[in-house]
Amino acid sequence: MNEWSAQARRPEGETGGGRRVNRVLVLNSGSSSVKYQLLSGDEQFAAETVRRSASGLVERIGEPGSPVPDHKAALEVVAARLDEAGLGLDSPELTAIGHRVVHGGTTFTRPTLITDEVVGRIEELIPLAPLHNPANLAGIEVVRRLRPGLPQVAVFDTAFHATIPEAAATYAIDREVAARLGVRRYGFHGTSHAYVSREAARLAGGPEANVIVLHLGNGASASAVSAGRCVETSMGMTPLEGLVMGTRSGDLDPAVIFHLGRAGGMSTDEIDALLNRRSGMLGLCGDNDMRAVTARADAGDPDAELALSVYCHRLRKYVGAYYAVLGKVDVIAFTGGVGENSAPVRERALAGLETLGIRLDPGRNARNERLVSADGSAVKVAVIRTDEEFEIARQTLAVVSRTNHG
Ligand SMILES: Nc1ncnc2c1ncn2[C@@H]1O[C@H](COP(=O)(O)OP(=O)(O)O)[C@@H](O)[C@H]1O
Ligand SMILES: CC(=O)OP(=O)(O)O
Ligand SMILES: [Mg+2]
Repeated sequence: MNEWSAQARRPEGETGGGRRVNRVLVLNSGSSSVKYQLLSGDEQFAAETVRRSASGLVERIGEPGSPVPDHKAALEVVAARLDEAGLGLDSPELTAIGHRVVHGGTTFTRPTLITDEVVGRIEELIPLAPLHNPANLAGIEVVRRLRPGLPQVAVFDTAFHATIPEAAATYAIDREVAARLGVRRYGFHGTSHAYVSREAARLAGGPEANVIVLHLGNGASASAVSAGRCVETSMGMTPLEGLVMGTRSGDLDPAVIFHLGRAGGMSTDEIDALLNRRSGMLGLCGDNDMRAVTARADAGDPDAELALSVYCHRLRKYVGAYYAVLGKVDVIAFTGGVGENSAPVRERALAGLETLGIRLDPGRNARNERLVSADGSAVKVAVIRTDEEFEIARQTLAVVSRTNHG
């Protein structure tokens, strides 16, 4: 991912028909990494014609021994790399920057042009996403300094889930406390769930399709989507709830936290670090890379086998729950590094669901084909590569075009 594509240095002016090329730089700042991609296309940004000129990744931000101390430094590395390729932030051909912003709270339910006021609101949401929102803000500030006046758009992870009904978004706790502190379910990975559910609906059911999306990367989340609207998702107030993840526990009895404090003498910050950084697959078996976990389980390692069975059991439980939420399911879509590549995870997660009309074709599944369900399976099962960068660029351009023409 660090390499420039062959197109990196090729100058681009106009498309064939003499129409203007739109060029959008996407910045996806995570808690310890920054991914970037430069995409260009026509006014519609049609998926078939979009070109990716440069992409890369700066990792291990702030880790001991890393040459990149913080997000500001990481973004300066990104800016320098783009300059070197002749695609710098000062390029007049750059139309806009699209930022992934993790937490939009209840304030932001659509992609939003960034202004001073918007920056202030994203700052106010830091307590709900202390690892993510400051990283996203650092990206916005660096661009403002290097290229003042260039339109910047925030695309929120939470936005796609804003349609979730109150019954699914509300935690059953004291309503006054919840309202005062913003305690409710927001959901994350929304850009991926939006893109993948749309692609899945094209494979089965059309625009009215009922879709279950399983986004399985380092972080992992499920969503239930009906006719393009999200109706339920597994992450909650923060990205800790729900599925078992690389280093996060997902669901647990909240009383475990009191017990860790009272009987284990752990502080709130220590419990936070345990559940977010040293749990999930890492906590269960010492490895958070699914390739390593499945290889060890195949070789008979009991810790890896238990980790894999906990991971797949949780997935199956969510598939069943979302089946009930939707009433009828047209397609289940697997995405993210694990969902796109791990045939054993898909197989184990869906095993035993034949009576619900969910049947895999073992050969297609082993080959990671786009459609991995058996012929005649009532519910289709798809493997869809997520494309958050494309989706962020598309939404960014739509906001900028609206602003210019409206
Ligand atoms: N061939 C593969 N088989 C199983 N797991 C894989 C494979 N390739 C990647 N993965 C897993 O995908 C996960 C990372 O997913 P990704 O979507 O890239 O993460 P992120 O959340 O950082 O974007 C890792 O656990 C990795 O082991
Ligand atoms: C919000 C979230 O969990 O993101 P990631 O999977 O990138 O950590
Ligand atoms: Mg990801």
